[in-house]
Amino acid sequence: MKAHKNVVEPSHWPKYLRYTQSYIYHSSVSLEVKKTINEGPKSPQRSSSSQNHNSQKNNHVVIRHITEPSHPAYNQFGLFASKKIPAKAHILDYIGEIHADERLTSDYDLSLLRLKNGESIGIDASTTGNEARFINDYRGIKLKPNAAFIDYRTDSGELKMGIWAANEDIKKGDELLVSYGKAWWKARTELQ
Ligand SMILES: C[S@@+](CC[C@H](N)C(=O)[O-])C[C@H]1O[C@@H](n2cnc3c(N)ncnc32)[C@H](O)[C@@H]1O
Repeated sequence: MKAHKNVVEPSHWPKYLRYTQSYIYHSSVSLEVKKTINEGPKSPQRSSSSQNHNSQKNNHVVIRHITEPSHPAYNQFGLFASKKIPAKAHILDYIGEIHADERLTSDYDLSLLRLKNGESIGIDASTTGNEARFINDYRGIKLKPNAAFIDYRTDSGELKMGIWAANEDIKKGDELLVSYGKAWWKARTELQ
């Protein structure tokens, strides 16, 4: 691990990316939207005080270079369990740049919030983020995902997009895999 501007980068963090454990706000995000993200009632089922919650240390995960040629993300990175993760446990949060503008070409952009006026707020980790940006989609790797994106509010009321273990324990060494959703893949096939 390497310390950089008071933030400790995890092992295998690429030099061309900025590591952060807290949101960066893009200028397209209004003060009102910031307030909506930062202040809300904590989620009763999925709060950060839940016994299954993993803190910002992200110590359940490790980034690995994928060296198996049969893997569809060969020569890229993936996110793996560094220890056994109990079913339904909080694993880590998806952190990056919060934005209100369109990021049509980013493969690291996740929807966080849709406002009543139709405005969509995303988390883009294409240049700045945490370990979560390396989580791959299960397609072509396993029959089903072993983790899922589910939003929740922390004890202090901040809206987060958490990555949570599915209904079964995840073994140490297993790759963490979510579903990006059919629409994500459809948009990319249509672009080709
Ligand atoms: C959010 S990134 C995941 C991390 C990425 N592997 C990396 O090293 O930066 C999304 C990209 O990972 C790759 N990817 C993820 N899951 C995949 C899958 N099941 N099949 C093929 N490529 C995948 C694609 O290139 C996709 O655009």
